[in-house]
Amino acid sequence: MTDVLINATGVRVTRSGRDLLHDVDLTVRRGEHWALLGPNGAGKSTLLAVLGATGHPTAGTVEVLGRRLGRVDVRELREHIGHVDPRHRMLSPLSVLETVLTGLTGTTDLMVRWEPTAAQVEAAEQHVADVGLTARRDARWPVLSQGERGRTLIARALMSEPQLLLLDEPATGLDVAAREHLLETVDALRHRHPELGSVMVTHHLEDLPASTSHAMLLRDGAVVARGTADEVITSSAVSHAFDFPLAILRSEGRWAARRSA
Ligand SMILES: Nc1ncnc2c1ncn2[C@@H]1O[C@H](COP(=O)(O)OP(=O)(O)OP(=O)(O)O)[C@@H](O)[C@H]1O
Repeated sequence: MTDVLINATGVRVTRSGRDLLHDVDLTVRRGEHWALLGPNGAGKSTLLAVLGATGHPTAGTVEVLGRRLGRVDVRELREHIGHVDPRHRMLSPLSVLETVLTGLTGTTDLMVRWEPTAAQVEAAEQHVADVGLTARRDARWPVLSQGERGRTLIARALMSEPQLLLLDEPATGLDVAAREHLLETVDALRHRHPELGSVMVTHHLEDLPASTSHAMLLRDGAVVARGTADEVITSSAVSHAFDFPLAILRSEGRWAARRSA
């Protein structure tokens, strides 16, 4: 199988007569971990929805995992994509382990009359361990901290053994320790699954894991820069995208931004 996970060309998304995205090209290969960066309203979530087969492009072609959007059963395609959305709505107070198991059915609740096999429970327990939540496996969603919820949703996304992982602002709302823990979790899973590719949306460069290999900057629905993280996450490109003078600092593989003098 080809190592191209996403091949998007000339993507335009028009809603209510307005272009939210235009002329967006993106190729994501196995082992690549993309950051999708840009100011509020730039179109990041709109693009992530298209890549996750939950939003439809108005024009352009989008191939995800070798399937062309508009020509495939999107429900079947979504089963192969791990989508970590912090706005995930929980209907019942499921435990961490139960929430992770819902990743197999792609539902927000456990399905009635559905019983996981022993092997599936074992896999769920392994993913719970991998995100550092074994001690919290029976804790219920309403009492989980924001960081624990984020890590639970990553473990949930891994249940379907996805080839592509989409992460929408996973560090938003976390304190600095919880953020660092979450980013370590993301780094570790990328290391453990070298065949995986991922796209992470974030507003803050400080929220990027060190394993970020590529980046795309969006502004007003258009691509400002796209390429390796080193090429793209520069003071001039990021300042242009955010329309604000920023100095980008890189230290021990991580990024930080501050107003430039
Ligand atoms: N269904 C819609 N109809 C009209 N406009 C929309 C629709 N959905 C989103 N928008 C607008 O499209 C623009 C891009 O939204 P999007 O959520 O993709 O941006 P974003 O880069 O993810 O922003 P943020 O950083 O604030 O989350 C915004 O101005 C938003 O208000």
